[in-house]
Amino acid sequence: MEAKKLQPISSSLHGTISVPGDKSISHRAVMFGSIAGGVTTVENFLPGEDCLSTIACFRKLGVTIRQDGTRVTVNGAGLEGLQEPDGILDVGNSGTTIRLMMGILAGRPFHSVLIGDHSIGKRPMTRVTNPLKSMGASISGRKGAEFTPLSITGGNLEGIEYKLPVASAQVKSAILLAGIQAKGDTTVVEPEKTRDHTERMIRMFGGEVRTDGNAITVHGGQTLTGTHVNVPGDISSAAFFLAAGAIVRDSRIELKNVGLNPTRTGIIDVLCEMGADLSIKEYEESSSEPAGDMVIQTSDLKGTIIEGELIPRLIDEIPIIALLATQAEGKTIIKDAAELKVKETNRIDTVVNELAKLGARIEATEDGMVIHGKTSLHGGTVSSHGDHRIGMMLAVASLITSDTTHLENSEAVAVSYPSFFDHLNSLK
Ligand SMILES: O=C(O)C1=C[C@@H](OP(=O)(O)O)[C@@H](O)[C@H](O)C1
Ligand SMILES: C=C(OP(=O)(O)O)C(=O)O
Repeated sequence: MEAKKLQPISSSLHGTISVPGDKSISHRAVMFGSIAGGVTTVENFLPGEDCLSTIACFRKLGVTIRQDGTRVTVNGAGLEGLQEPDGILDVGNSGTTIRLMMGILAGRPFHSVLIGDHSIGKRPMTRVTNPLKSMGASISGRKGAEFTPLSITGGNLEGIEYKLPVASAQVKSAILLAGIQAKGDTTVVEPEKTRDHTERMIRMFGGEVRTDGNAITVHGGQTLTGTHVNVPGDISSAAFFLAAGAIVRDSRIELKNVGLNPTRTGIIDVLCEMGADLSIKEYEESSSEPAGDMVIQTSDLKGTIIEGELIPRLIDEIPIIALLATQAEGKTIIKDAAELKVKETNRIDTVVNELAKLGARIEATEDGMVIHGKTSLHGGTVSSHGDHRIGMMLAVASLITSDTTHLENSEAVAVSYPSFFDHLNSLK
């Protein structure tokens, strides 16, 4: 595909956006709906490529799922009703799909094979396959089940107590999904708190989960019941417009119905720390996931340090935070973020290399990056490298470059935000 030609903005950004449904919650709504008994209805589902991969995989496991844009109806099969697929389960570009599905399949007494795209083929899987094997699942794959294709036969699991070596909601969720099918209790201990959508969803579907500090426990043999899930907007998608509003001069952008789960709001903390003009009105809590409206207006920004427990609360927002930092006075340091190396791309390298092509003063470190601001960016030819979040970050960058930017592989944005360019153009 030809590179997308992006012109710098001549004025300011104004308008209102309802960002699409949260990707993490949309995946889980389909998965929990599939393994629950009865019907689950999902409203404001994200029809992005990743979540469509989840639907396709569960259909192959024998679940009847109707999807009509943002409305999804799942006729739950119950855990016992899932069937051995007669073809390969293809997760596309989605790490969440493959890792959480492994947890579900670990408890099912049949054989499945999972593959994904080129990027998935490079992402580490022993972080999931090792604990699932120790619970009793039989799993093999390339390089000792580190890489796809993965093959799994599950059943007869024993509960475990497992200390996560990395702060990963996907690994935690996979173990909890296996745990609800195992004999006895399963406890996962996190080094730092990660997004808790799985825990909230177990409760929403009538299951039980106990949390004690960073330890999360489920008991085996649980049955779940279908429910209605109203998916809030994705704060990770909103982040691109929060950044655009903050750095494009004289702008004001309103964002409606954005998810405000505290395990996801690190971006808000960072924007406030950097001096952004951001106001938030949280809705009176009506569902299990908090949400609200936001208004961002342009302001002067200053550099900051991002590290420690903050990292899992904004892990997917680091590419756009790096762009914000190029427009902030002084130095921004991002550390403790080595996990970025194993996302859709090595996000330390892709962020640093692509932003440097536009004139940013940015250096990679072992576990993050250092950005020196404030820098005027120029145009150039850049690439998403097939990574949706890099593509959207570069599109936002192109608004403030001095001349034209050509963005290669711009179509990658459809993984999490198919209407991204329409929404961006509606603000100009
Ligand atoms: O559980 C989830 O829905 C996700 C967890 C995070 O990954 P890790 O668990 O690998 O940190 C995040 O980067 C990903 O976009 C979605
Ligand atoms: C890392 C991401 O997703 P996943 O791990 O599901 O591919 C992301 O959306 O930025």
